[in-house]
Amino acid sequence: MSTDSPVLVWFRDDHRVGDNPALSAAAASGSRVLCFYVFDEASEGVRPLGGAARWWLHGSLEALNEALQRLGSSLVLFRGPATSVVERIVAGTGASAIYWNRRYGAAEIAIDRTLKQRLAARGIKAQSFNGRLVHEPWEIVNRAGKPFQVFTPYLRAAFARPAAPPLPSPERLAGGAWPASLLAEAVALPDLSLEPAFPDWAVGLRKAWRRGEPAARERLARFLDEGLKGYAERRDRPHLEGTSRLSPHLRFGEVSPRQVWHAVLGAAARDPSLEQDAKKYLSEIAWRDFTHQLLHDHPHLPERPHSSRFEAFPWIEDRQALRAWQKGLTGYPIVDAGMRQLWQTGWMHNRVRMIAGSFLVKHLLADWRRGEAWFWDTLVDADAANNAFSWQWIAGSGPDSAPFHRIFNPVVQGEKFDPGGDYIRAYVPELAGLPPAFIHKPWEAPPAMLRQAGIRLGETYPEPLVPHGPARERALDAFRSLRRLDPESRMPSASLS
Ligand SMILES: Cc1cc2nc3c(=O)[nH]c(=O)nc-3n(C[C@H](O)[C@H](O)[C@H](O)COP(=O)(O)OP(=O)(O)OC[C@H]3O[C@@H](n4cnc5c(N)ncnc54)[C@H](O)[C@@H]3O)c2cc1C
Repeated sequence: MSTDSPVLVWFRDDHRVGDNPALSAAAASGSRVLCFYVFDEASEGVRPLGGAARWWLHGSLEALNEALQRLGSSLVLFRGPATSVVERIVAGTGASAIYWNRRYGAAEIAIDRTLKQRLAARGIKAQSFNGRLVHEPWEIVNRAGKPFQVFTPYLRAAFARPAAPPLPSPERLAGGAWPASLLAEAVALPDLSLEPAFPDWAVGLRKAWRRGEPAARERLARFLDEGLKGYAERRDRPHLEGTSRLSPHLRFGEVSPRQVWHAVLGAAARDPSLEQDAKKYLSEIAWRDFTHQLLHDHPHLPERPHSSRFEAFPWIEDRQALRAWQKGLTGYPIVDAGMRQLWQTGWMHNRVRMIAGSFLVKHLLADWRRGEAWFWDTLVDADAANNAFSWQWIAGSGPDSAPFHRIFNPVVQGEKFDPGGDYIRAYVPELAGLPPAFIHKPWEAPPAMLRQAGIRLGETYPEPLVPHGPARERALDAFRSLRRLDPESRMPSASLS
């Protein structure tokens, strides 16, 4: 092997130059560093990205290329099944080593394992790192050395374990030319068609977000300055910017969870009054690690109920009701506001994700996989671990889930978390004229008030798709039917709500 062989960095969901262990290792090798990305919709088991995530990916790759160019390298894009594409790149460049950061889905692990074996057989070093989590799935275990299935003890163990400090960005990369034969195979970013053209449904997404590492850094800095104080209380208020909105940046690795972790710890060290808010925020980052651990240990999580008795759940297939939910036309203002926020911006507030998700699964008795698939397609932060875990949590079928009988009343939830109705006014403007006392239940408003607000129920805004009380009873009956099939399952007392 020639001594001036380059080393390769394969970027995958780690679109940053700061705290990127694979990139840092390549830079430290002293060799020329060639960086690439493979858009892979062809490998077996790899789930194609949804529309909103594809849109994000475009901007994310563009920003990564700019950052690498500033350091003296660049990002070359390829398309196809990763194993064969990467093997061709290694052979074509004559690289002596390849570095990447690890992924935790079964299909991705299988690709990486195959590649490592094949490259090792040819004497090429393939080295992987943790660039995606604070702690990897096998690092947080109970006293018996087994992974936790429940979050509370997991969190205790995670807080007790130091988080590695983030790495600085390399100051310079010795770039180099790619062989012409490989450049002929490379694709230009627009050729991946990640952004919509006709119709251009991304107008609202473009208004709401800036993609890429510099934007992620700015958002984190702003959150530390303006959002961390009061986070524990404000995080449940959907009309406030009370959360960090870092989720798509974390999803695409434009900021690392270790950078976030240490930045938050630092802020709390400088200002001890932030301690409780920082602890709450870090516990959310730990949730993300926990869901990745669960996906790693239970790879079927996005496809099958974790609790097998839910395989027999009598879900109802009602396409019209599903469509009404997707479009934000259920007649329940808090659900509709959330679904419209999602459609317009590619993001929905966590509290409202829980309310809208519960409504789909329990009020409409739709299979949680319908909701998971819609979120996968429409969220800019769509993430295999967080999304699947959260939907199974709502359905009651996942590990450490909410019990099925906990059925949110969408009116009570709306009144509790959006008492002034500001969130509804922002996303369901046809109800804007209603006062707080009725904005979450327009069907109870006196006719004169509705008239004055310009609302004709059933015309300008829908009547509730299903009434809450009977829908709740129907959901509990469906759950009881599972119990009859499986007498082992415990049904909680009917007085719970
Ligand atoms: C039905 C449903 C589907 C969801 N799908 C996704 C998804 O596809 N991708 C995704 O990133 N999150 C998902 N979540 C979790 C959560 O809603 C989002 O992470 C959060 O709203 C992102 O906003 P933020 O960055 O402002 O959060 P913050 O409150 O600022 O939290 C900081 C970070 O912690 C992590 N986090 C926060 N809450 C959770 C949680 N409950 N579970 C796991 N990690 C969490 C996220 O990475 C988030 O960016 C889902 C939740 C529900 C109820």
